[in-house]
Amino acid sequence: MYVRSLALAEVLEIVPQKFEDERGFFSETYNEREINRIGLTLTFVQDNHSYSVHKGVLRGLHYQLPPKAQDKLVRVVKGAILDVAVDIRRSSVTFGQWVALEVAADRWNQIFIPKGFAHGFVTLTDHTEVIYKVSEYYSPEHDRSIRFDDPAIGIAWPSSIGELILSEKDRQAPPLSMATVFE
Ligand SMILES: Cc1cn([C@H]2C[C@H](O)[C@@H](COP(=O)(O)OP(=O)(O)O[C@H]3O[C@H](C)C(=O)[C@H](O)[C@H]3O)O2)c(=O)[nH]c1=O
Repeated sequence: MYVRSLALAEVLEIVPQKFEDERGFFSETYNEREINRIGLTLTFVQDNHSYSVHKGVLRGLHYQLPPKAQDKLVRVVKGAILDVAVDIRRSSVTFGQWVALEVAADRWNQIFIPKGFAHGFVTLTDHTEVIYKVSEYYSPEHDRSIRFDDPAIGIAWPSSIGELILSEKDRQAPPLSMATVFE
């Protein structure tokens, strides 16, 4: 398993080993012992699967507040996304900063996003399927959003995407300055 920190060091790219032969491939896409070996102590309790019909579907920026804050381990089994994490820990020296990673089926890579970060992605292909583990159950009462295009964050979403497809919830999300964040 290959692991590297991204520009915000708590956010990791993880690439599991893939064993290919004439039949196809086998890969351990999650192994708790391997995750513990890189210093992460996590208990994932829920798997999520989101399917987006078209390129340009943007989901985010989302997070859950404590005590239901979620660590996320995200991978793509069909197509590709540009995945984004934003540091929303007020006490952090990188508060309000963002990092992005292309996560794609043909890269077999994953992104780990710890509690304290808002998460979002935009699909780069039609019929994109995203699978991700979360370390806390879904809690609508603790679910929060931040505007994907908040100029105070300044995420460089790819301009080549064309028209974006968002949920009404995401269209109405507040800017970071109005959001309840982590201390
Ligand atoms: C997240 C979630 C949603 N739902 C229900 C609630 C809604 O009726 C429906 C769609 O939810 P939503 O529009 O919030 O789905 P996304 O926009 O894909 O939200 C996700 O997108 C970003 C990228 C994330 O990181 C989060 O995991 C999550 O917020 O599924 C559940 O039943 N359980 C869940 O864990």
